[in-house]
Amino acid sequence: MTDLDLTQRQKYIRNFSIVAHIDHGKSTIADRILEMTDTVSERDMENQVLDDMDIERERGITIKLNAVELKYQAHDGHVYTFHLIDTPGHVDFSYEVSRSLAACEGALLVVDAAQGVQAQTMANAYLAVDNDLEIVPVINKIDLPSADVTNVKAEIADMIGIDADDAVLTSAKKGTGIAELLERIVSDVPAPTGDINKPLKALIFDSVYDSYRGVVLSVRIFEGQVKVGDKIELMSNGKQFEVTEVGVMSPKAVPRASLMVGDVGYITASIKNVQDTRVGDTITLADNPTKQALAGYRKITPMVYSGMYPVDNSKYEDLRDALEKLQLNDASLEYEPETSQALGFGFRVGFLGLLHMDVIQERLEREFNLDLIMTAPSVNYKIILTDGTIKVIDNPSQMPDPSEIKEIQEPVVRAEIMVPKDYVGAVMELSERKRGQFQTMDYLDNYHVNVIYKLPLAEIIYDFFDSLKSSTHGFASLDYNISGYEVAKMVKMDILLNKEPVDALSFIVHEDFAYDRGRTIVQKLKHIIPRQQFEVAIQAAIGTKVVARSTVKAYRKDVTGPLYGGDQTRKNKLLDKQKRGKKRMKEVGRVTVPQAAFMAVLQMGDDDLKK
Ligand SMILES: Nc1nc2c(ncn2[C@@H]2O[C@H](COP(=O)(O)OP(=O)(O)OP(=O)(O)O)[C@@H](O)[C@H]2O)c(=O)[nH]1
Repeated sequence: MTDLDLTQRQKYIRNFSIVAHIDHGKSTIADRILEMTDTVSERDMENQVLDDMDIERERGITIKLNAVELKYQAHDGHVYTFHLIDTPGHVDFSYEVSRSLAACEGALLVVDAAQGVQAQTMANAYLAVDNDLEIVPVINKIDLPSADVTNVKAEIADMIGIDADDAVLTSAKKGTGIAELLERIVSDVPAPTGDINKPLKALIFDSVYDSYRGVVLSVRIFEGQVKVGDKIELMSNGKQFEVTEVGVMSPKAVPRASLMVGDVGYITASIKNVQDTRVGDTITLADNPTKQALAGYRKITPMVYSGMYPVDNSKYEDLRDALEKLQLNDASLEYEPETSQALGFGFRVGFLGLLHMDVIQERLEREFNLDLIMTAPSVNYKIILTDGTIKVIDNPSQMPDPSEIKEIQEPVVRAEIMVPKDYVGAVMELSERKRGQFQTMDYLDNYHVNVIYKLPLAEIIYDFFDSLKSSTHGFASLDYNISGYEVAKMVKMDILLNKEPVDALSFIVHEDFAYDRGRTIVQKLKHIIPRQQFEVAIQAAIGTKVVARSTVKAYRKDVTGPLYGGDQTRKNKLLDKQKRGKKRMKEVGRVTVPQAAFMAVLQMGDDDLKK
């Protein structure tokens, strides 16, 4: 192709993402776009092609990124190539959202016509602005009786600061407005720029492991081109690989001779380890490298850690294999072996957040058929020792002796909580109670306020979100980012069963909450731990000081006891249920402890604390 042809080629490419608050209809809009561009025939159309994992589909959330190439014949007579890049819709994955936006020139900002602008609408809009994207506002679900388009337009203008007079109005459910949306993508999203004659510069915005081809990289080419046989280099770690295949997803993989500037597609290069291919990294050619990597790369680190143990100790190797397999597809998953006196051999696993943790746990249980005991999640703490060394711990059992500790620092987040103004008081009351420090408050319009607090991450992972929802009748939405570490008076709380500390039950808590949490957990455990042949004493202690105690009386409960008559089938059902429940019990010393006990510390809502 001549240079002129190439410029022409770029002129007809449109790279864009769809961003939205959770449930505002991003996936449904993506589906309609795919249908209208005949990328998938309706017959083949499984609901929501872009979310291709079962668990995602069940939970209706998008976890893995994906990109598809679509052809669209516009009203101007030209055929355009669209690359639709999917983004995850949850705060746990905000770095990945940002990297996939960096692969685009435009973003469709979808807002629910009934719910209006929410915290993640704003957070996503800001990410799009940070990446210099052209934003096309889309108001979806206009078919709902409670839709209020005029009001939502005003919210978009007032709260986000983009003109929404000509927002595209859609009902993705009914297919209304999608034709107009496609035209607006052509007219409003800029064509990619960049020079094909420059050395290769490509952004990795996703990577997945495929057992046949190795790691498949999703890339956006910003300069130059890449073809089979090229030797590529990953700029963050200098690793080199030979390209075995390039192509586009449409929506299945379609190999191409090369990928050129402006393209969004995939590269395989017999890469065995997804850890080498971090999202956000830049790819160049080994023998003709670009001088400067693309901006914005950072290694993502887990925020939340939990111990994972097989209920059946003989399944330890199976758990290791399963984690290894999952990690192939998920570079943000980290794990290392750990042992617990109570639970035996297991792993300390790092996650991006609680949702990520839930998803991994579910996949391990469902796809790998493992029964797991998980310990309560913990954040990591920086411990400054009296000799000046710094120790980072992600497990209460690593806490040094208090006499060696100079100070403890905990991760804090900048939380943006968006609420109708009537609920500002409730939000502040809750945030203060959770050790929050008020930062500022912005009126977004006459009705909505953005309240900004600095809050300890540890409090957020407990029950902050649930408490926020209940104290604002579901009207608040939350977005947060780690902002650093701050000194905090944390102590380690040990839980003892019959005088023996159970390492997997210990947790780190702020001094001010220690007594209340100690008392609450002891009460919870009393109800969770089943009666045994002998009495079980439960104690919560800080160091040698016992702060709460309780006892589970001896006596084994006969679950069939309360049943009248001789209905054997019903009896059997109950016994079966009890058997299944038992699978998740663990013998700790002589005491049988169910899984729920290890998570009890997480479920200490405010109501419990008031008791
Ligand atoms: N009434 C109505 N419902 C819609 C419309 N578009 C989507 N929905 C419904 O809204 C819910 C959420 O839609 P999704 O497309 O899964 O939303 P999403 O933004 O992709 O959600 P996440 O994947 O969780 O981020 C689903 O139950 C859809 O069927 C619409 O135009 N009208």
